[in-house]
Amino acid sequence: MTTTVLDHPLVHHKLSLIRDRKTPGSLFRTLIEEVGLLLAVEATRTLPVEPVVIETPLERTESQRLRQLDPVLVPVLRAGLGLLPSFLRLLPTAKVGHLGLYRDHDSLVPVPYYRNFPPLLEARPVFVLDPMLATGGSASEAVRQLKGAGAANLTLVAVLAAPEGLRRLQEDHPDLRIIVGAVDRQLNEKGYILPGLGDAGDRLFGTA
Ligand SMILES: O=P(O)(O)OC[C@H]1O[C@H](OP(=O)(O)OP(=O)(O)O)[C@H](O)[C@@H]1O
Ligand SMILES: O=c1cc[nH]c(=O)[nH]1
Ligand SMILES: [Mg+2]
Repeated sequence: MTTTVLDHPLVHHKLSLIRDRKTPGSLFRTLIEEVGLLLAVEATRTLPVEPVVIETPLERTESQRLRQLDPVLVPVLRAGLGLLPSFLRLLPTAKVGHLGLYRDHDSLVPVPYYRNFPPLLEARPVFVLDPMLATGGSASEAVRQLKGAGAANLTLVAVLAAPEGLRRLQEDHPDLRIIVGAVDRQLNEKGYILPGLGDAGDRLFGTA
């Protein structure tokens, strides 16, 4: 498993605002989208390109363009929706799959409740979007379902990860590529990331 942690002044700055309990929901959403853009730049670094000959206003030249087929973006509902606009901004022709999972409050086991994946998963790079990687149960289940549907080239994108979640994914999916904004200290007894940012879904959608 390869894990890339974005170590960038803009990520540190924006995370300091995202983590702040006083940051209102509207700004929280904007900041998640901004960190999402920085994550998207790193996550798309390995997309395959092909040569193309074009004519500038001055001369013919060889350039590069993304090779077809378009990638697939899979936000894990709900909180993964917070990263979707950033990825669609940079990959406007991407296909979008949806996967609904919620973490049972007591067992912390992910409960699936919705799934809709686009076709040809086996031929496309697939980006799983979820701001929070805590125990790793939800990400592991998302990757398991996508592999079962044929996906072979999978990248998980998260804003914050706990060491416990990274270890779980290393065991369950050693072939997974992971891009994260930061790795925090640990989980608390309720499975929340410390120092963390609280409940990402609730802060994005005003449900707490
Ligand atoms: O690594 P884990 O221990 O599985 O925890 C992480 C999951 O928890 C959150 O979702 P939540 O269950 O709160 O659902 P929500 O996005 O609808 O709020 C988060 O968005 C992840 O999907
Ligand atoms: O800290 C956490 C852990 C899981 N889900 C969240 O939204 N936050
Ligand atoms: Mg939540």
